[in-house]
Amino acid sequence: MVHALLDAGVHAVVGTTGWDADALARVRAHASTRPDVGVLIAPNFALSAVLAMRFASVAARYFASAEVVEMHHPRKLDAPSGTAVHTARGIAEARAGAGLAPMADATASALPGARGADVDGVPVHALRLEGLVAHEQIFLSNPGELLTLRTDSFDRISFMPGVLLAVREIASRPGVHVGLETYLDL
Ligand SMILES: NC(=O)C1=CN([C@@H]2O[C@H](COP(=O)(O)OP(=O)(O)OC[C@H]3O[C@@H](n4cnc5c(N)ncnc54)[C@H](O)[C@@H]3O)[C@@H](O)[C@H]2O)C=CC1
Ligand SMILES: O=C(O)C1=N[C@H](C(=O)O)C[C@H](O)C1
Repeated sequence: MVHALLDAGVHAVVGTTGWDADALARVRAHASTRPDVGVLIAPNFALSAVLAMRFASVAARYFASAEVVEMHHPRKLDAPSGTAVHTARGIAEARAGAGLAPMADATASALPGARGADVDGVPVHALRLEGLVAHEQIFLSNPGELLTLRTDSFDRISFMPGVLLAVREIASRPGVHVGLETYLDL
């Protein structure tokens, strides 16, 4: 779909999650044929989530351990959430940039899934609970201290300001951008 929109010269604001690195690379390659067209792939349009991800990537370099827990409604098809994957990648990038060693974890035996999914070395855990909408907690710790960042979308109305920002701005932002934070002056 994004390839067809690019071919037609139509800017695309994408909120669907589940993008793997290959699919993203294919869109980037295809977009190079239409440098005048904008594509924004945003795993979360809620300001609280975008800021939580940003805060986590700023904080990550100062902490020995980091794990992400996302919590969603049980009708969600993909796990972990796109937001959690993007959060974990941001943390992993910050850790790599700071030259941090892999996180300590002495687990020697575990039931499958007990330590979550490994996203670039950051464990990500997915909960599916009736009554929830979209929620995430990011845990960052050192010996003797813990920073917890939490974002809650209690209603899907939380996504609308970000969607509106994206559709209003996209025509002036050619190229492929991942994450609404690329549109904010953070
Ligand atoms: N960027 C953001 O802020 C938000 C992103 N989403 C994402 O939007 C997508 C659709 O979610 P909903 O609106 O709850 O779906 P929905 O239950 O309203 O489904 C809409 C259609 O999309 C299909 N679909 C749902 N998840 C999909 C996936 N991962 N890959 C391919 N097809 C999928 C469904 O089968 C259905 O035909 C999901 O990827 C979800 O994570 C949802 C809410 C906010
Ligand atoms: O499926 C959802 O509901 C949501 N999906 C997105 C994701 O996978 O991160 C964004 C938000 O969490 C709601």
